[in-house]
Amino acid sequence: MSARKRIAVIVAGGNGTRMGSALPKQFLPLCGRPVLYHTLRTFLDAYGDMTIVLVLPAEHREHADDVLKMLDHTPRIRQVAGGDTRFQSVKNGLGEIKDPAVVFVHDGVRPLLSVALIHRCYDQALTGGSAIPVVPVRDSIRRKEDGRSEAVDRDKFCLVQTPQTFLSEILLPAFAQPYQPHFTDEATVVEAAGHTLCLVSGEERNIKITHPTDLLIAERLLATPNP
Ligand SMILES: Nc1ccn([C@@H]2O[C@H](COP(=O)(O)OP(=O)(O)OP(=O)(O)O)[C@@H](O)[C@H]2O)c(=O)n1
Ligand SMILES: C[C@](O)(CO)[C@H](O)COP(=O)(O)O
Repeated sequence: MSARKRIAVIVAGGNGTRMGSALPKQFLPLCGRPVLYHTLRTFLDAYGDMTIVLVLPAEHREHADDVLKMLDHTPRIRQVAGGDTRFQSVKNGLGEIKDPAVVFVHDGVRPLLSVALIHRCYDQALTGGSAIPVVPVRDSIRRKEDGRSEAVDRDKFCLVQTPQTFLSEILLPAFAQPYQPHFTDEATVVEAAGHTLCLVSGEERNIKITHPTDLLIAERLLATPNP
């Protein structure tokens, strides 16, 4: 397939309940700039023609404006209001996409991804329709059932990251489905629409900032060059 428009839907519409801070985690400082700034900077740097649909909590517009000011208010970023669930926030963002494109859906709170990962996802989605970044499980795993537990083979599992990347003709119709509680990411939505997914190698550094310790780890990682 020949090259396509590239559009990133960056979801930053959550409240960050697990982080427990008054300010949602996407606006907290990470090495002196908001978490969301780092995420947007990497997507803008990945391709000169990348455009971004930025999904934000309606009640934090002034914090979003601060981030956009640091990026010189680039016309490559459009803002959209978030919804009550991540699924609804993604859906609101996808509503802005009118032309055929390769669409990256990424958590605003995964600020450590690399340009190389974005390129890998683009190339795989262009040839295979989708690209879901995954990393191996580090720890042993046990399945809990009926008050007992049993060891399972960790090699049969992987951890799923973003940017989850798709051809728009696959992703947009999938999001016409009614919401289901197991729709925690785009992969589950597209799979429920009957598609088989293509996995790509994710990155150990591409952590999601979920709890306060993740922010400490991210500070350290950002200060360390990506090998
Ligand atoms: N209604 C929502 C919920 C989440 N997100 C975004 O989805 C990403 C991953 O979600 P998560 O880490 O769960 O963020 P929060 O929902 O903010 O956190 P928590 O679940 O702890 O409240 C974040 O960038 C978050 O801003 C969103 O855009 N809209
Ligand atoms: C999309 C995601 O980041 C992939 O790992 C994850 O599913 C988000 O889950 P959360 O429950 O919103 O933390």
